[in-house]
Amino acid sequence: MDHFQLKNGVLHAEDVPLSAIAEAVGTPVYVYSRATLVRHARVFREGLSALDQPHLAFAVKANPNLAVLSVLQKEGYGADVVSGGELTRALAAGMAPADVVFSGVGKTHAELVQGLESGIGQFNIESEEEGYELAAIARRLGKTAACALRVNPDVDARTHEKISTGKRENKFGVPLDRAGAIYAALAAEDGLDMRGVAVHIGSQLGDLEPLESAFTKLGALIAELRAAGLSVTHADLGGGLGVPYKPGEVMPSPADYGAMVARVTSGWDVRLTFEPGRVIAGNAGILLTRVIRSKRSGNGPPFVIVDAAMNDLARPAMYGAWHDIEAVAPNGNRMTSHVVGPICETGDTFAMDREIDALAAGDLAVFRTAGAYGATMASSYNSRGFVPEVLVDGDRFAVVADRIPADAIMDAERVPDWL
Ligand SMILES: Cc1ncc(COP(=O)(O)O)c(C=O)c1O
Ligand SMILES: N[C@@H](CCCC[NH3+])C(=O)O
Repeated sequence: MDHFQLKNGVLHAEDVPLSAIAEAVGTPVYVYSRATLVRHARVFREGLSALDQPHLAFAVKANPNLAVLSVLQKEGYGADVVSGGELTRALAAGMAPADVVFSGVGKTHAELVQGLESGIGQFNIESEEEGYELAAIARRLGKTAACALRVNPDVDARTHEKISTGKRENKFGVPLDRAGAIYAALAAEDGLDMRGVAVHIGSQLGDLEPLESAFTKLGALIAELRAAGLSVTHADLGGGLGVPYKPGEVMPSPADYGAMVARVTSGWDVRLTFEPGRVIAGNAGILLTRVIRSKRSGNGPPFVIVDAAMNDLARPAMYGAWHDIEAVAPNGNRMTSHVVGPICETGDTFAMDREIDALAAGDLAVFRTAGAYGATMASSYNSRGFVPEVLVDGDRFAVVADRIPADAIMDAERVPDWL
């Protein structure tokens, strides 16, 4: 069920009219639905119900807002983090250190120390070099680091090239054909508890077949490691499940995904970890914006200039991504428009030649499916501030991240007195 729906002609988030949020908080503003986050968290878990005690680790990168993490923590989710900052957030949101997995191809020395000192559940090691560095730190601190080795299965995830992570030429993981030797070498290191393997082939996957192929390769690796006398008790299958961005777009359901996982991993005898991000948060959020004005240039459709821009929602400029655009108070008319932000780049374009609800200066509109990789990818380009975030729960809402105005960002800058 969609918790962003028209009621009495006005688009609501749950029971709150988006116009009331715009009035109270201003625009642009990200708006999340708690009910949707909870529903997605449960649907994903139910999809895996055939598995024994799966470990669910929300990919914090998708939406690191503390209130969002707190909703998921209450649903029993841990966290997949890729930086010290994300680790700090996961713990601040109440996630148990043991439920945190630390992924990432370039964990710094300080981040490895932070992970060890926090007592996180698992490091996903992405190179032999990282493994030796972690082992040395663990020995120095008198700790043991539980680790999985992330492998690169050389599978084409059939998604956007910039978010594809499982091809041989991508920077992630260790090559499958070297994984056995690296695992054995790291298992011999004091300070490391090599307990499993991990794989993540990319994001916004619309097809289960590449995932199945990667998991099948991982299963073969587990058998190879065990045959060599090595212990494997855990496997991390990453995230990546795609979500619909356009009406009518069909994506594999968590149930389909879970059935495939159950079939492929049958007999593995490991505890499985999952790192869903987008599938939980993507359709739980929108970016609410107001039309500044429309202009015409030439004979083409009008440019509808909104107050949100590529610095607030980077996905269209970065990946050519589609976000549905709807009026908050549609008047029934439709028009073909270009929808753009105010930034001084042609790339600051949300839609070209798209038929959308008719929008005039002052009207409110939303970009859908902005709950994942939205606010978190914002920048202050063009000296624009950071957009606030609001969480809705039934008929109430709270600002869960303040707007950071451009002058507050400027306050962190200094002109040296020798200038
Ligand atoms: C290691 C890892 N785990 C999990 C995710 C989450 O992916 P998604 O949001 O597609 O579920 C990502 C991002 O692609 C990732 O790099
Ligand atoms: N930022 C990407 C997803 C990256 C996934 C990172 N592991 C997007 O918006 O689609």
